[in-house]
Amino acid sequence: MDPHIHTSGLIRIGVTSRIDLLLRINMEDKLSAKEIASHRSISSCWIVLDGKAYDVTSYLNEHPGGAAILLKQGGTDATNEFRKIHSPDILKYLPKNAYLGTIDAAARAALPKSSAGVESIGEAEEAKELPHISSIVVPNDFEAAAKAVMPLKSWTYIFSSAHDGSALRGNLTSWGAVRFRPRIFHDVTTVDPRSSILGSASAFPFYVSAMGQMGRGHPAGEIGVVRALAKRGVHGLISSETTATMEEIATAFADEKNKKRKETSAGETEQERPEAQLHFQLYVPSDRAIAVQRIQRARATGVFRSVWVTVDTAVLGKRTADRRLQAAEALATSPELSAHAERAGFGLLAHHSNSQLNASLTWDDLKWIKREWGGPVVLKGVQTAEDAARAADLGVDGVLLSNHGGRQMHDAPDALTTLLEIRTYYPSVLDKLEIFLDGGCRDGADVLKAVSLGAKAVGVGRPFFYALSAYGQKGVERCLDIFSDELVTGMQLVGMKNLDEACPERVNASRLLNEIWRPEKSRL
Ligand code: HEM
Ligand SMILES: Cc1cc2nc3c(=O)[nH]c(=O)nc-3n(C[C@H](O)[C@H](O)[C@H](O)COP(=O)(O)O)c2cc1C
Repeated sequence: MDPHIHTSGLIRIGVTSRIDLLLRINMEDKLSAKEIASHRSISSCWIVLDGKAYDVTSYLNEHPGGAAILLKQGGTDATNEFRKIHSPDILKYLPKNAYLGTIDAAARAALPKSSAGVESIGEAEEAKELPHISSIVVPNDFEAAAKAVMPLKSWTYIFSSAHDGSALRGNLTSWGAVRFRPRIFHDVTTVDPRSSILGSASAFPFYVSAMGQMGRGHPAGEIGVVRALAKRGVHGLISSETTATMEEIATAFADEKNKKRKETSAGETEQERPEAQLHFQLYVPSDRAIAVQRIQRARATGVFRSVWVTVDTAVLGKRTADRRLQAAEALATSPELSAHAERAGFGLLAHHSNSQLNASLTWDDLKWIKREWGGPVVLKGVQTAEDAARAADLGVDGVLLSNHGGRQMHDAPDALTTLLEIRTYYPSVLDKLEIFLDGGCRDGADVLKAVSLGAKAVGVGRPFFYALSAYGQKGVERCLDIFSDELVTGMQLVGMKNLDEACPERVNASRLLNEIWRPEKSRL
């Protein structure tokens, strides 16, 4: 645990003594339901997950989801609530001595089942009816639909951004600052939006961005997303912090792709009808052994075409709305947690514990990451032309210009501006690696702006999470259809028959160009 995070003096949550723990481990087979159920306080909190009992007392204070939500599971079988949010892989972040032992089936059956999970935190603001899916016509419509039916805490997790939201607002408005220059008298009866991403054919030059914990939106979680991707032939970037395990995700994806292949008319090649592909997003944890294991597991699934290393999360950004909710939750749970609420209010707790992230990563770490993966590597979260140029020099296969959806540095540049900066100062980068963009794209036609300026593809995040949360897999499929329909219509309206015709003259980016960084004269 990071010493900066452990703020002594704010709150001391009692820790079961080591001797007591050792005794309990020896008594493993004697852990009774009654005994477990009695540990549900701030001074001793036990939970059962998949038939195994854990003492989470010392972790209450460290849990990035807050102490209150864990405390509510105290003394119960929390498996169901836990699996709505976390994959079992997350248990590696528990202190080693937290494991108490397995419990037998009879004890497990006798335990109270927790129902006080994340759904119980904040009802949807006004419980409205979910609009019929046919009334969802633009990607932004999913946001309101999701808000109507989602618990406030889960909705906030998706919606929230850093500090006062300035980077998120910048992302959203940047796309409108670039205008098309539509050309006339081209036969656009049919247009061809096919592209490729890191050497794999792609039906469209967009993909679904990496988002963690998608089970918080809908029980279908990441499985619903990858099935929808496989059905529609679209690429997706899968987070390393998922609700389902990466093996479950890979199996569902392969299964849906097989079904799709059987339906596809014989004789059509991969180039003619591109299949969906998955890529793996990697948060590099501070423990290298865990990172290596993660890379090896991703490779073993056989479904991931590349690894995208997230580089904009040395530490976690200040997610204001989540922190307010976490503090309110702690205050409402028990007076004992008020000190914890103070801590959450300062924002020391948030989505990731420090062991999940690694503030000491440097360019040198790329060597072992590339070696372990052995395939294409992309840096996710590049925000300056200089860093893009350095990545190109080091032989990285791609950079994703991104400010993490405005969730990290709140006054960070939007991706289009960074792309223009690269075009201005290091144009050769465009020939050396593939450039991807994400952040605030809410219109399929906007994807054409980025492609015209030299990007390979655009990632889209929140609209897909909202779509999943409101309508499950069906919502993700509809969101993919909306994006692809807008893209194709956009190509027709600007007179672009295929993506080879995309070039800088297709857009007027003068307004954003005015805003790009300029070196001070004395530094030239
Ligand atoms: C006991 C083992 C647990 C561990 C090691 C653990 C660990 C973590 C970690 C590392 C995060 C950061 C986000 C992520 O990477 O996914 C997190 C977030 C979260 N956890 Fe847990 N967790 C545990 C149990 C639970 C349980 C039992 C619940 C509730 C049923 C829960 C609810 C949450 C929520 C709601 C968040 C997100 C908070 C937010 O950002 O809004 N966790 N947890
Ligand atoms: C709810 C949510 C969870 C996210 N989780 C991750 C993650 O696990 N890993 C990661 O690299 N980026 C993550 N991101 C950032 C996205 O990959 C992407 O950069 C961003 O969402 C793009 O902006 P947009 O949502 O405006 O389209 C997350 C974003 C959101 C909204």
